[in-house]
Amino acid sequence: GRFGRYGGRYVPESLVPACQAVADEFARAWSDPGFRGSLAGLLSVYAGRPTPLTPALRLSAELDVTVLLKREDLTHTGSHKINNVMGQALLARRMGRARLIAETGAGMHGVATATAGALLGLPVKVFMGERDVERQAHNVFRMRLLGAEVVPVSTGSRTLKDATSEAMRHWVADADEAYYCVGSVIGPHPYPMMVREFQRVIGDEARRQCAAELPAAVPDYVVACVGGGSNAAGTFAGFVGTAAKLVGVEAEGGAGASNGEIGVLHGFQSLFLQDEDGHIEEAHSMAAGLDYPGVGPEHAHLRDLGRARYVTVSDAEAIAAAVRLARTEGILPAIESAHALAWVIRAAGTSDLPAGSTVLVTLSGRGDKDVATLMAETEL
Ligand SMILES: CC/C=C(/N=C/c1c(COP(=O)(O)O)cnc(C)c1O)C(=O)O
Repeated sequence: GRFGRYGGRYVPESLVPACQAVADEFARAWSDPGFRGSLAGLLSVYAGRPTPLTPALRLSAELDVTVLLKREDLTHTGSHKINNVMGQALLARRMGRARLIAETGAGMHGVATATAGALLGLPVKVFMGERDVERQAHNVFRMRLLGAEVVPVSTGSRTLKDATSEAMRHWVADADEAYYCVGSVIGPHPYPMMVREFQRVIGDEARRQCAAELPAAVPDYVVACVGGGSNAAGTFAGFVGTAAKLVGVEAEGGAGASNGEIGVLHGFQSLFLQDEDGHIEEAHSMAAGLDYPGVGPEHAHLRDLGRARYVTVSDAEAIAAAVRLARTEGILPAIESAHALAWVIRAAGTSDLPAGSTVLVTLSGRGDKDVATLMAETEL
């Protein structure tokens, strides 16, 4: 359960059996054609896969780079989170678990988990920082409409880090009956590897679409935003064996890969924002889904290997990118996804992203949840 020196399983003794049970069941399920077929079937007839690879023609002309958008915003519930939740919910049912618990920041993972719970008839409890309950109210309403219980978390920074801590505490107390549905490539082994496997459908589809549509078969750059890192890990998985340059874009205020140091949190060793005593510091991002002080262990390893590059963009750059995509392509992205596009806009025409390059950008989600924020930040 390691990615180089990162990853592992740093959990209380009482969680070891629960983590091992998930690891054992995943290993069996992932090599079971029946499980793989059920998952692929649901992703097709329920989640709406495959998602398109949309050429952004007007934006490409303006930037003088060829921008291809991998449209995870077009999945059911509106983000890549459904890919991971479908897999974990089927696994939970296969394990005979009675209910699902989850953490959420932007609310997209919470909505996806509530959706799977409604589909499979499993009760769902979602832990969400009070700050995020306020700034992603659209998704709180959706979770409750879908039948989930949303538990506001009032500790710490009242955002994703605190919701994750609370969800893990709750899992310790209910490990026999509850299944912890982790929303990103974080957490104790097997979660970072398992979530990447559930999300690699993004990269595997995109690889095939590029092979069919691009003369070079592979884009020059593959770019995705990085909170915990699951949409990026899934996208990168389709290209890691190619010459494509991989770029992970973090929020300036929540950049574990770019600004973190090795540490342990939420059951795994990775790169985290921390003070010299190893106390994990608070992240500050307007994007609730990127507002996390660490990064998944696979990204820490890819950074050390030099196989992927990690950069940061500011809130302002992300807002500008979201509005620009809306007005040049008619697509309103989630503010998290807009971070990936913001780097493409900044870098286009420079040595970081030379004119004439082809760049695939994963649009991890749609921006319905962010319209209030974007309206407040944009004189219309
Ligand atoms: C699991 C906590 C993260 C959440 N969302 C993260 C997120 C992210 C960042 O998560 P990763 O892909 O795991 O880095 C990117 N795009 C959208 C649309 C997101 O909602 C959530 O709760 O919805």
